[in-house]
Amino acid sequence: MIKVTCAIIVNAGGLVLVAQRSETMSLPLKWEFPGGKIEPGETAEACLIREIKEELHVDVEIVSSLPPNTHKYPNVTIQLIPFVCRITSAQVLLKEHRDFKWLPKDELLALDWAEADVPIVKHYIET
Ligand SMILES: Nc1nc2c([nH]c(=O)n2[C@H]2C[C@H](O)[C@@H](COP(=O)(O)OP(=O)(O)OP(=O)(O)O)O2)c(=O)[nH]1
Repeated sequence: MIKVTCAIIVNAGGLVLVAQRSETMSLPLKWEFPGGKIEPGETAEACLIREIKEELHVDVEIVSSLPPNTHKYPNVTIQLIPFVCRITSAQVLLKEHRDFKWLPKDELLALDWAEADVPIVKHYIET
């Protein structure tokens, strides 16, 4: 099983950053919370900070964690570990993703999510 962290980044206005995977990534064009695979010897928190810097060129501060979701894709099983974060630098610069949006909570579920994210989105909306 592959452990993957992801960030539910919330701005000062309460909007949530969502990112669309590119055509060349696995799960092409699906929406997700940015993040990535935990490297050997790395904590989930350190992985998250590193991945967000690599993918979006921004710094985040972890606010809280949500329950992980384990999901079986046909070729791989992942454990997706979500953290709610605050953004501490201004400008998002996409390094890997095709697109991103800041959305209010009540518009999140309408996106075409990576399957592993759906329970996490639902849980976040309820909190
Ligand atoms: N970062 C991230 N990955 C997710 C989410 N939901 C979800 O199913 N995934 C999957 C996609 C990938 O299989 C894996 C994360 O790997 P990654 O973000 O490092 O992506 P990657 O392009 O390196 O993955 P891969 O093509 O090498 O399989 O978890 C999510 O919300 N955020």
